[in-house]
Amino acid sequence: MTLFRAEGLTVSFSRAGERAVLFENAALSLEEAAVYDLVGPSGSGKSTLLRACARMIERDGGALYLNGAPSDAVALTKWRRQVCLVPQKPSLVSGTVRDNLVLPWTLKVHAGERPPSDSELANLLDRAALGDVELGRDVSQLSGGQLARVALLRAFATKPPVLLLDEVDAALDPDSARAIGRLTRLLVGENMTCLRIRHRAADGFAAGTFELKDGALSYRENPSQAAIGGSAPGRTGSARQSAPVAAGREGGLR
Ligand SMILES: Nc1ncnc2c1ncn2[C@@H]1O[C@H](COP(=O)(O)OP(=O)(O)OP(=O)(O)O)[C@@H](O)[C@H]1O
Repeated sequence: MTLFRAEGLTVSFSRAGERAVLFENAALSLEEAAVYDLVGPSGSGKSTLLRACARMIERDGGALYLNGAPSDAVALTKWRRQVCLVPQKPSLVSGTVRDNLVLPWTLKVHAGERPPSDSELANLLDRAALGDVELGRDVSQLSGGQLARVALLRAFATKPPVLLLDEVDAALDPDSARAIGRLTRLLVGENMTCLRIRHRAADGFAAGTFELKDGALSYRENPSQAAIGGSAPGRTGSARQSAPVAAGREGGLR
């Protein structure tokens, strides 16, 4: 089932008094229970594409759909909560691991909702191979790889249908980066999909790869996915997928 769709997405910026089109007519479709990579040269617009999907910037044109419903029908705050963008640098607050994991529930957008219990949080940490990290531990005592996993878990705990990861493994050593990939694949189950920007070699956890280059977005299915050591609740094995669409007109920044 398609969870997220973008059609005819076009973004331009004003440069030296003129409009410069970064990408034009981009289309993508993300299936439930699948992880996708977004690659492309530096400056091609990958982060901007994620921000446009999360409605964090204005787009010149194009339509976004979540579960078939157009974005116009969804309030901005609700959309951003459902199409959740995790930036490269984990924006963790000072305090404990628990403080950080429940941070979203201190925000207005989650007002009235019950935050996850300690046992639910401990279970999440376990699944991220952070079982030895106590909820009461100060985040200043965590390694970069552990911080990145806590940031990812925090986003995952809010159960967004669409998770957009902007190079969350960029600053990590290869082992930690692989742990992030494995965790992402493990967590993205039913009613969820994930698009992640990566500059590293493919890690085998993605069902397909979008490439943004010269203003156009293309897509290729990946040959096979790496096995993960565990299963997400409700997941029935490998990602179900139909070929997502990707389209874009030729022509880069102009
Ligand atoms: N608000 C803005 N106003 C003008 N130009 C912008 C704005 N935001 C991004 N850009 C430009 O758009 C281009 C694409 O930026 P973006 O960060 O999306 O690229 P990227 O593919 O994610 O790059 P990288 O791989 O290096 O992170 C850059 O040239 C950037 O300077």
